[in-house]
Amino acid sequence: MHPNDPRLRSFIDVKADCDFPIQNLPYGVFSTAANPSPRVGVAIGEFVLDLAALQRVKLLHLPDGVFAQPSINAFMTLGPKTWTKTRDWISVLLQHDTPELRDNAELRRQALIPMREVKLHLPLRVEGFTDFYSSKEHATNVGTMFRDKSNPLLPNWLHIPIGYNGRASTVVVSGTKIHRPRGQLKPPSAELPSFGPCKRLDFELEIGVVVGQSSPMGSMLTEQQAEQMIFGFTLLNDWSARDIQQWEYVPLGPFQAKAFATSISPWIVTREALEPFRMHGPAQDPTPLPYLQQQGANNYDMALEVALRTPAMNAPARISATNFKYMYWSSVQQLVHHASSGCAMSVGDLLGSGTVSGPTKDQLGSLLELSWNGSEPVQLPGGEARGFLEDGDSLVMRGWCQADGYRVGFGEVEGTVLAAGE
Ligand SMILES: O=C(O)/C=C/C(=O)CC(=O)CC(=O)O
Ligand SMILES: [Ca+2]
Ligand SMILES: [Mg+2]
Repeated sequence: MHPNDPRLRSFIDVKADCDFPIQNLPYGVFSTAANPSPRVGVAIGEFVLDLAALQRVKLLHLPDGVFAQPSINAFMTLGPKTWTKTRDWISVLLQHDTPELRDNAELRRQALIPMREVKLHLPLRVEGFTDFYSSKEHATNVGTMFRDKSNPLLPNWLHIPIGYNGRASTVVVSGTKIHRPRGQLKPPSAELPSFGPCKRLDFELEIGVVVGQSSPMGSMLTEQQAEQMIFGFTLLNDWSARDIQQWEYVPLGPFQAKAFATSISPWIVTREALEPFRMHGPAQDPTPLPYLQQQGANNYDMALEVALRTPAMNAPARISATNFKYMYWSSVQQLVHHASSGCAMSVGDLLGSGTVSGPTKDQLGSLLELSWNGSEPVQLPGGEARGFLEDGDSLVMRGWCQADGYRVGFGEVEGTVLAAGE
């Protein structure tokens, strides 16, 4: 059976609302108290399957040590045919009627580790981070607030997947605490700028694309080549300092406002696992230039949620629920455009989709939009409200594709805000 077949069952119990059924098999990097060396694993139900351990006993036929590494980069370098083959092997090993692992208690003890016993690390070595701006709703909302409400979308937006080169150095894994950034601030009322802690700290709900193959400098990509280079997807929070941004961004775009932290989920869901959830995105009018035209259904039906917990709350409360399907420019178009000047792409490049906002008020992917630049604070259970994030606030994003009876999900990306200099 194909690893995406809905009929597949594992000998490991997986609840219907768990993100990690046998049809998913996302990659991550983990360590344990008993073995503190970070290594590559896949999530299955409430367990992590240690791929380095499986390779040691020759159950995976790949170059030695490819999973005994603190990142998935070496594995990604092997290319899409190997990704497919490896996913097939892992799927077969975990199926309910495959005895090798199921009936080998010693191997199960070594290779199947309860999720609560592992520490999850940044899953890839991020070579470059680029952030796009591909939700028409988001671009329209920010244009309305920051520029001209009668003409919010800038004239290039419908022709180019707009982006900026971000910082790979500050991409961190879920659970990493986020220092409130400091920077130059100049509220409209002030005559001169001052330097200090950001007062308008925000999140941005995004999907990250993990590039798993390189492309040479000076070459362009076709739609098919770009697609084959995509290894997988991750949840991504592009933390943003709105006050720093508003003062610094003209004319070169965000710089320090988005350089201090970007959080991603510990699990990379493969492009292959998302195949069943592909769909066409919104119609593109005007028709893009020929190099950006796409035939494929390159969007995904993927539910996304954001929850916020202040220090006074016991549990996070949902503040937004949207879907990745609304994105105007697809990840494939973003990658084609990225290479179009002759820019070389590298194994381990991370591309942020851009903030995912949908058409209605409860589908917005940033507090800037949800609170309309702080003017309509978001009400929280217990009577608190937030225009922007305060110290001690914790932000949680989740995402999954729903199938009949199971879901293919990402787990979560969480980050808690520390006071500046803390
Ligand atoms: O419209 C603007 O001036 C700024 C927009 C952003 O802050 C968004 C950005 O980082 C790209 C995105 O996430 O869509
Ligand atoms: Ca962003
Ligand atoms: Mg960022």
